[in-house]
This record gives sequence, C-alpha cells and structure tokens, in this order.
Amino acid sequence: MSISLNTCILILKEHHLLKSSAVQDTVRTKMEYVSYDSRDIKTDTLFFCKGAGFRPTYLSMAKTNGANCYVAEQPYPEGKGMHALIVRDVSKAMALLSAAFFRFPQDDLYVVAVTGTKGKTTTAYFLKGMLDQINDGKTALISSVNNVVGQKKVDTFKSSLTTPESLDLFRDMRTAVDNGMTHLVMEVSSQAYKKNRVFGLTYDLGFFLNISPDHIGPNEHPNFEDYLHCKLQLLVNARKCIINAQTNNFNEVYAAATTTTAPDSIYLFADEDYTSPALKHPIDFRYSSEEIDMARTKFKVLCVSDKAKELPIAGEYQLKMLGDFNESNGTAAVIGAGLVGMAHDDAAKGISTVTVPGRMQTEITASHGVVVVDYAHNEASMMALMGFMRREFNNPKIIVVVGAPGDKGVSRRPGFSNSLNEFADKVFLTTDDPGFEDPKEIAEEIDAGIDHTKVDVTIELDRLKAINDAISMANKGDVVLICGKGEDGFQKIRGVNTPYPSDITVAQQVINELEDQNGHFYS
Ligand SMILES: CC(=O)N[C@H]1[C@@H](OP(=O)(O)OP(=O)(O)OC[C@H]2O[C@@H](n3ccc(=O)[nH]c3=O)[C@H](O)[C@@H]2O)O[C@H](CO)[C@@H](O)[C@@H]1O[C@H](C)C(=O)N[C@@H](C)C(=O)N[C@H](CCC(=O)O)C(=O)O
Ligand SMILES: Nc1ncnc2c1ncn2[C@@H]1O[C@H](COP(=O)(O)OP(=O)(O)OP(=O)(O)O)[C@@H](O)[C@H]1O
Repeated sequence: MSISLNTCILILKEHHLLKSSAVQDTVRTKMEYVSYDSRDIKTDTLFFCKGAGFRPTYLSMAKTNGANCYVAEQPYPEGKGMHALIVRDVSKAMALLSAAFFRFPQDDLYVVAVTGTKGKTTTAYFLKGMLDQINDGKTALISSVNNVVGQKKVDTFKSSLTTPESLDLFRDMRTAVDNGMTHLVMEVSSQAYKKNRVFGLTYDLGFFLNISPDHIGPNEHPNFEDYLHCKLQLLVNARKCIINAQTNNFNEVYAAATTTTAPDSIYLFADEDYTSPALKHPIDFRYSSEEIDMARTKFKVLCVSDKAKELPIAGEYQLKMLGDFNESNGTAAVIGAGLVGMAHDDAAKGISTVTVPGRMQTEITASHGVVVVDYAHNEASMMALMGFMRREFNNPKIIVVVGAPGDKGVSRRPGFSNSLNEFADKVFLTTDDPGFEDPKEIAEEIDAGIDHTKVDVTIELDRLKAINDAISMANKGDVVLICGKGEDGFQKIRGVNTPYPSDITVAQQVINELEDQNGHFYS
C-alpha cells in the first residue's frame, strides 16, 4: 500500500486542512507506510506528529528510522530534509490520509456504528451474533472487549481503546476486507469524535442507545454538553439512524439525526408502555418483556409503524444474557439486523447464543447466594444492575464490590454513592484502575456520599480480599455484585498495566474454595 505526496496535498486541500507544505526535490514523493509512533517506522513512512504527549525528538527518531514526510500543526526543525505537510488539525488529517492510504476499506464493508453511555458492547455483540448467520461469520467487530478482523484465531485480539486511533481503525478495516469480511459492527465512543478518530467516516447504520453523565473530567469531556455533542455526531454521520426514544435528551438526539437523515430513515423504539407528552414522533418498534429469570431473558419485538412493518422481525427473542436492560439492547440490535435484511428466524437464532465476556457473568452457589461479575461502572449501569437484582430476587440482601478509576470520570464517584444508597445493603469499596491517584482517597470520596444508616461500608483496597470477603459473608438468597472490571486482566497503576487475575477468575477461585465445587460462571 502507498500514497503519493500529491494525493496527500490534494486531500488536505479539499478539506481545507492544509496550511502550508514544504516539498524536498531529492526525497521520494511516495510513502509506503503510515505511523504516529517513532518506534514503528519503515523506509518512506508518512509520520504524524500528534497528541498531547508528542515531543519533537520523536520526529528526529522517525526521520533517522526512514520517515520521508511528516504531518504536523507546526513546522519542526527536526523535520529538516523531509517533506512537511503543515495542517490545521493533525487528527483530522490523519483520519483522512489513513483512509486514503488503506484504500478506503469502509467502501467494501457494511458499516454499523453503535453509541450510548451504556450497552454499546452488548448491542455490538448481539448484532455480530445475528449478522454472522447471514454472512457465514464474516462480521468484523471493533469493541472495547475484542476486535475481530477475520475468521482465524489470530484475527481476534484484545482492544486497548473502545474506538481505535483513526490510523489503526482504517488499517484494521483494510485487514478485515482483505480477509473477506463483509460487515463491520463498531462501537463509537464520544472520545472517538472528540479526538477525530472517525473523522470523515459515514456509517450505513447508526445507533443511539442512551445518554447519562459519564466520562466527564480531566482527559475526557469538560462537561455534559460536550459529551452529548460528541455522541450526537454519530447520527449526523449515519445514513439510517436507530434511536431509543426513551433516551435522555431525546429532542436533541432526534434533531441531530435529522440534520443529515430524512425522518423516513430514522427508526425509533421504546418499551411497550412508554409514553411521553414531549414525544412528537411516532414510535416504530416496541418491545415487551416476556420472561426474565436467571436462565434466560425473553422479550417480544412489535413492529408498530408502517415503515416498521416492512421489516419481518416481529416476534419473540430469547437472550442468554441476563438483565432487563438487555431487552432494550436486544431490540436495538434486532432492528439493525432487520435493516440489514434479516428476518425474524435467523435473527432470533443468532441473538440467542450471544454472551459478552465480563458482562452479567453469573454463578448460583449452593450456600453463598448468587454471584455476578459485571462491567457496570457508572451510575446508570449500577442502577440498572442493582434494580434488576432487586426486582428479580424479591428484595435480596445486595452486597457490592466496587471502586472508581483514577484520573478520569470523576463524576462516577457521586454516581456510585447515589446508586449504592438506592439499592445496596453492604459495599466493599476497593481499587479499580487508580492510575496516578490514591485508591484510598477515591474510596473515601465515594464513602463520603454514602448514607451509612442504609449501607454498611468497608474500605478494602486489596480487590482480591474484597471479593473474598464479600462472597464469604453472603448467605443463601443474597446477591453479590462484583462490579466494574469484568474480564479485565490488569489494574492501571501509575501508568503501568499491572497484571490482575480478573474478577471472574478471583470470584471463581473463592467460590470453589468455599464450596469445594467446580461450577462455572455463565452469562
Ligand atoms: C485523551 C486521549 O484520547 N488520548 C489518546 C491519544 O493520546 P495522544 O494523542 O495524546 O497521544 P499520547 O499518548 O500523548 O502520545 C503522543 C504521541 O507520541 C507518540 N510517541 C510516543 C513515544 C515515542 O517514543 N514516540 C512517539 O512517537 C505516540 O505514538 C503518540 O502519537 O491517542 C493514543 C493513541 O494514539 C491513545 O492511547 C490515548 O488514549 C488514552 C490512553 C485513553 O485512555 N483514552 C480514553 C479516555 C479513551 O479514549 N476512552 C474511550 C472510551 C470511552 C468509553 O468507555 O466510552 C475509547 O474510545 O477508548
Ligand atoms: N441499556 C443499558 N442501560 C443501562 N445499563 C446497561 C445497559 N446495557 C448494559 N448495561 C450495564 O452496563 C454494563 C456495560 O455494558 P456494555 O459493556 O454493553 O456497555 P458499554 O456502553 O460498552 O460500556 P463502556 O463504554 O463502559 O465500555 C453492563 O455490564 C451492564 O451492567
């Protein structure tokens, strides 16, 4: 793969991004590789100087290692002797030039994008499960758990970001196309828009699941308005939009969709009983709960409007994933499958076996109640999870193990206090990716918002011990919720990913020791 200097200049000019360029007569004008990391350079690399942590010495290193052209927001003396493309916004330039370098792989994929504060990963997995039924497993996936770019084992790998850096995204899309994948389901985080990781990308289908305050604080969004603004961009860039009519800020969400999409390509869904005087648009799809227990979740999708009736997806669906909130995720995914061209039977078959690592992984023990490992890590998801358990188990004692991460999402801390006050009986406040912060201070901040007349609090920073103590104290009929880390195999401590055996492994060991049994988690 390669890109010429002229093509780069043309693309940047077309998007009004080029401030100036310096072309060297004696240097090759073709670039054979692209990179934003000076430690990953080949001969004739197009190098992007980007990011808060960029240092001019990285450009010197890139030049020494063979880069022949750099893209930056200002000229650097370190780049002397290289072609220089000086741009208004390097992250936008990187997205556009990466797409061109990798020969616009998005044009060879049916691209589905999912955003929402909660449920992105689950909905993306549901969709992949269904689409795989009609394309022989050729659905690529970009998610916060795994990325899938082909059908071999090596084509599935753990992701480090929910939505990758643009250059990595277009490279992964190219790999997926070369591996014969026909569809791509991707999670799009608000940060992806904030950082222009998906700049210039249009989706065939775009989902807006829900929004509530999250990811607000240092290194993320300055306020809720900024967070919402970034999330809305997904709908602006989607050809067809699927929106949960019950989302907060619905009017703004719908308005964002209509900026580029006609109402007949916007699909709304809500649960069977939802009405709101503020809702000016007809609901297209409704869903109704059929049965939820610890073994399955059954719900019905109803096609209500004329345009909904054109999709043959009405009927009953069964999920392996627990939690009433997954009915909403499931309905969104089923509508998406319908818009891709699927009918009820294939969709029902595909969704019925989907599980998501680290989400709602449950073990019913003989004498220590029900133990659930789940990824809930903000107020909305904690409320949804604990609320489900309260309803499902008829007011059990709820014992929670939870912690808030450091350096980001500080709004989660009062959110945890609120949700614990609402539903928990006992909580172990513990460590969860403290970063450069003191986990004890984070725990004390959450504790400060807890009503101690309702919730008994223990601060136990050793996460393994917290899990052990929580399960050990639980009796038959109690519910133990181990929240926030799911399958994560590390703790982020002072900039280092420190190995951690994962909540599932720890909980399983504790249960085995306590019960001398060999059961295993299911979800
Ligand atoms: C704030 C933010 O989005 N930061 C991301 C961004 O960092 P950055 O552009 O500032 O780059 P940097 O890490 O400061 O490094 C500067 C540059 O120097 C280069 N470098 C560095 C060292 C060297 O020797 N040579 C060299 O060239 C690096 O390759 C980099 O290009 O680009 C990096 C990849 O190029 C990301 O890893 C990093 O994500 C950070 C780690 C992160 O945690 N981001 C979170 C907030 C995030 O994006 N989360 C959302 C999920 C949110 C949700 O759950 O909904 C996500 O999509 O994952
Ligand atoms: N629709 C929903 N509403 C509220 N909570 C939900 C919903 N769907 C999932 N959850 C809860 O949120 C947790 C995370 O779900 P999921 O990973 O699907 O969301 P996500 O949007 O990808 O999250 P993140 O951005 O944090 O990675 C689940 O484990 C569950 O507790």
